[in-house]
Amino acid sequence: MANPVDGPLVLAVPSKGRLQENAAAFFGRAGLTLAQTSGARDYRGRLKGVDGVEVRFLSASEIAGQLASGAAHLGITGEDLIRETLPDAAGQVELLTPLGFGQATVVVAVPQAWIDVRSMSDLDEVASDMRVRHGKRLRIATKYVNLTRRFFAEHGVADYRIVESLGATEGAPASGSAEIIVDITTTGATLAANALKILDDGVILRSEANLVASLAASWSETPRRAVQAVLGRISAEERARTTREVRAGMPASGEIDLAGLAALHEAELPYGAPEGRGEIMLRCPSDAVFGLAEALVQAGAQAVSVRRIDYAFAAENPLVERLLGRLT
Ligand SMILES: Nc1ncnc2c1ncn2[C@@H]1O[C@H](COP(=O)(O)OP(=O)(O)OP(=O)(O)O)[C@@H](O)[C@H]1O
Ligand SMILES: O=P(O)(O)OC[C@H]1O[C@H](OP(=O)(O)OP(=O)(O)O)[C@H](O)[C@@H]1O
Ligand SMILES: [Mg+2]
Repeated sequence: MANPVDGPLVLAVPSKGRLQENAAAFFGRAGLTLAQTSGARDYRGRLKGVDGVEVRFLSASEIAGQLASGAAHLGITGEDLIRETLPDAAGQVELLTPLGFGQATVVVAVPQAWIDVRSMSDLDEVASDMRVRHGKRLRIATKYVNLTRRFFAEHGVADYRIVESLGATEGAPASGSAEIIVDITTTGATLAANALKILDDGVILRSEANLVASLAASWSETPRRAVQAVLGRISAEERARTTREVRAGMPASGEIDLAGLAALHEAELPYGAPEGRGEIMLRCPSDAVFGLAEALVQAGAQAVSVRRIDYAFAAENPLVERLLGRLT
């Protein structure tokens, strides 16, 4: 294949709404400062300190589309929008890592007044009944057309039709434009306010914002180099946030199986495994700190100190390896 024309890594970032602030903060923590290149309406930018990156500020739903088409290499958007927009998400993108924000659950919700309808099979009976008795199909208001079709097919419910709804979906049953809905919920407040309830087996997807890479994009030399810098900083921040460094002064004499002790406490020896005498440095998950410190004292440590770190860079980067592995 002819050598693809090289160009920048295109990074798509939410331009507005609830994901925008969290996404900017996420990159900021990783030392990746988003800078808009010109007027606020320009919706383009760059990453300070990382060459070869073009930032595009888009809506969360447009980001899913650009990752599917390959117009963007990397992006942040909700898993709900990825799975709704991409018929074969697994073959079109790599969900690199969930980001801990933008949580929302895609659910099937019916009127609370439907007291006997608690499950998808109950709903199937209502749907069949409506068709047989009234010659009408159950109407579902939703913006998640594909997610709805897949979920209802999995549950063998066919007697329905979809009424596309791009906002205020929860109001559809009360306004008579649909009987039930499929929509996202976070606190449940909007469902309750509209006298709707979630079916017991009506959770379609528990979604949160994800860092997503496109498999359809042209991963030529510059994007490959830039993505390693970007993912390197993201991993360094994540590793530092979730671990603590443990320093211990071991006695000059005595034998200690440091590697064995580290393994027992999910710890690693990032700066090498000295023979176990004098100062040693381990890194462990933040919730393993006390067990490790007590084990080191048991093994003869005179003093043990624990500290947080800002960034923990490493030669290997599982995110990069996973992505590059998908691209070959
Ligand atoms: N309570 C919520 N309501 C809506 N979106 C939520 C909620 N909680 C988290 N999200 C996430 O945010 C995404 C939508 O965010 P937002 O509405 O800011 O984007 P958007 O640009 O408006 O996208 P769209 O135009 O499709 O609504 C959702 O798809 C979901 O991933
Ligand atoms: O479970 P809750 O906490 O009540 O949140 C869920 C509601 O919030 C969102 O609406 P929003 O007002 O954000 O409009 P949008 O659909 O355009 O995002 C979403 O579409 C739901 O209607
Ligand atoms: Mg929205």
